[in-house]
Amino acid sequence: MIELKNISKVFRTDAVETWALENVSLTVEEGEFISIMGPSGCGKSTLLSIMGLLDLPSEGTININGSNPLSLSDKKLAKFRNQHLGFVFQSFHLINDLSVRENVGMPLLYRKISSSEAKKRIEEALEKVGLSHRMDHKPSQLSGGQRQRVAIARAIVGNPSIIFADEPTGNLDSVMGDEVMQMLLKLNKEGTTIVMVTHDEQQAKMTDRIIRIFDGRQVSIQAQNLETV
Ligand SMILES: Nc1ncnc2c1ncn2[C@@H]1O[C@H](COP(=O)(O)OP(=O)(O)OP(=O)(O)O)[C@@H](O)[C@H]1O
Repeated sequence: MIELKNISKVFRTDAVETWALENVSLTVEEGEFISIMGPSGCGKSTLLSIMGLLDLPSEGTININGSNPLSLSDKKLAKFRNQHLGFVFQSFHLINDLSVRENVGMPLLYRKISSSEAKKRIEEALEKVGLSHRMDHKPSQLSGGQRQRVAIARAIVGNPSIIFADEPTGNLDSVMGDEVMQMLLKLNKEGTTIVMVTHDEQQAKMTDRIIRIFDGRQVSIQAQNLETV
């Protein structure tokens, strides 16, 4: 479960102060799939980065899976993120010089597991995204949809309870985008909590709830199936 209370984020430079988020509070239950929507520059990526502990809020508190990660040292925070959270980005963020197998294994480098266990987990993750036959390819030898599936395998290899996806289909055509969306829905069905930023209303409608942001403020939480609320 993720609980954000009164989160604000201000970016300050010498000349300007930008309030990217103002007093946002929200709870994501275990097993939920939520989408975050809103116009360009409204604070979606900032909110996702703060929820995913990639950036710190200026004000407010965060509770994830019963812990207060903001109280941890940088080293412990990195470990917490590595063990609990997975990330998928619009531009894949794969390392071009490494093979698919090596890219997927990156999050395991920080775990104390044997190389045979790591190999098994990498192969299982790639099997889940249907890319077992591309393990020794380089990212440049894959299509955009396949690259994003590698990024999903990397996100799930450490068995995180929550996946944060920032416009995961933003760089893909509609067919590949649908494939990636189906994959995320499948992972969610298997129990992973997912928080996704998207500009795509159709995709957002497939998720449990839509959080709408405007100008750094949360303007609504829309449940998709009112009968279950
Ligand atoms: N590192 C930064 N320094 C200064 N301002 C920033 C920084 N990151 C974001 N901002 C500002 O914070 C606001 C929110 O940015 P954010 O990237 O979260 O928006 P977004 O909703 O994800 O936009 P988009 O849909 O275009 O990706 C914007 O006004 C942006 O210019």
